[in-house]
Amino acid sequence: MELTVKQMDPEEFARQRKDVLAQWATGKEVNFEEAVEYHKNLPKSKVFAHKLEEGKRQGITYAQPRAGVALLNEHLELLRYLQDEGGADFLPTTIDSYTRQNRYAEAQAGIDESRSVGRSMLNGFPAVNHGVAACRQVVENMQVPVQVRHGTPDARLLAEITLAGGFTAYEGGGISYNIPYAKDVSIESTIKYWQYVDRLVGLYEEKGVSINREPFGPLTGTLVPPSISHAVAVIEGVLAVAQGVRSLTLGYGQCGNLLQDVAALHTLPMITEEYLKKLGYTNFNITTVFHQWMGGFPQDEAKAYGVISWGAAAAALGKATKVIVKSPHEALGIPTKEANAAGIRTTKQILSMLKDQTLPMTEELAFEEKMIINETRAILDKVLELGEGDIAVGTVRAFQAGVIDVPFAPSRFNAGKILPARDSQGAVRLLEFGNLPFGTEIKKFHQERIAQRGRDEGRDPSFQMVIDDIYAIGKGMLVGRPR
Ligand SMILES: CC[C@H]1O[C@@H](n2cnc3c(N)ncnc32)[C@H](O)[C@@H]1O
Repeated sequence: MELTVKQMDPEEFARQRKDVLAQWATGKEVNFEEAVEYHKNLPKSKVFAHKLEEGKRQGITYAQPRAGVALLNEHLELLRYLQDEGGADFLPTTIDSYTRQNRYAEAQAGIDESRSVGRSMLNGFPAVNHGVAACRQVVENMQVPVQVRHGTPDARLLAEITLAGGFTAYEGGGISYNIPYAKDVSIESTIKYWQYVDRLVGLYEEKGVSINREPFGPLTGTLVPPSISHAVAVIEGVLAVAQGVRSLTLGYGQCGNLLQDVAALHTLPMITEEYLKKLGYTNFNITTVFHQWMGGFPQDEAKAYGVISWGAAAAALGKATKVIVKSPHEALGIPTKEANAAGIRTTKQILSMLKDQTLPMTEELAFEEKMIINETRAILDKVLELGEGDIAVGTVRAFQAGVIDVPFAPSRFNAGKILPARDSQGAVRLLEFGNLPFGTEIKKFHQERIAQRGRDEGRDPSFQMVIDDIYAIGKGMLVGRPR
């Protein structure tokens, strides 16, 4: 099928669906009409979109962890612990890496090995192998809504099974689950795979079943400038709404400077709504998600709690609808349920202490917001120009031209010409602009801020600053100052 933003026609969807459901034996368990009825019988308290919109109305910031293990009973025990002992407002089911690469035979081997050694030998829940009934056990055993979290370039079968299995939210997108997660998968192919996922959600929506979609905001999670992650978020939001998605949660990964992070949270829903309306879409509900620091963490647990708390504070002051929580084991690997729950409790302590506080709109905050809006518009307008109005076509061409360029991405389809570095206050700026479509005013602003850091540190701006910034938080700092 040719690449276009337009809604997929039913014949194309049906053709693909036959192939998708045949990719693994559990595909046979999916019956769309029966799944719609199952969803309609879920209590509202388990419907992700409903609780998110409630939170947006009340100005609540919710807390959600990541979590997933190989076997169903252990996964239920883990999620119940995070709900009851951690106080999670939303639960995840984080999917394992084999499933993310459609390697279901190896996921099965991981299940078998986990059963024989008595502990999880996968880094997530292999939902495709476990199938629809097992997914329904997850949904039925929890009180709060549950979301599928993963990193899957071709997430079509995973969506069919987990949505039929009662999950009411699905993370990812054709750019955000390709560029940071794959080396050699074309952007055109993953945009098309995710148009299938979003069309499936659209079909549920047409039957009155609301499924929340959350593009993966942080991308590589390493010094990604807000305008670049916002541009990707807007594009994936438009691609989703074009296929019939209604409940849209746009994401952003914490950078660490409070003004910049709050400005990013304020501008994300604004710029998304601006472009959805500009492109003629009207029927959508936007919420936001803030990811606590996605880069390297301190090994020391007390310092890790400091990073977690700082992320919670930024989420609260930026009025995010949801914050994705880290654990004090982040530097070590998959957290124990106790550590994961502790990260949630730390976060919720901060959220509740800050819920009645707002960061005043100062000149600096307004300036940061203006910068993010101007940069993001510059990228998106160039994408639409390259695509002659079609944002899907424009996105592929924008990556080819380096108009969208994600720092430190493994994908060979990403230009990788830009270089971010912090300024002296820790805000993420650009040292190298690559082919980003920024005018001289924007470039001068970035260059001046980084030059000022150079003067403060008595060194010329260089790649060394980038390296120092990448390790800084793990070493207990924000700005990677020279020793
Ligand atoms: C996007 C990367 C983030 O997801 C986290 N993560 C990945 N798999 C799991 C998992 N199975 N349980 C808990 N956290 C997880 C990881 O620690 C990192 O913070």
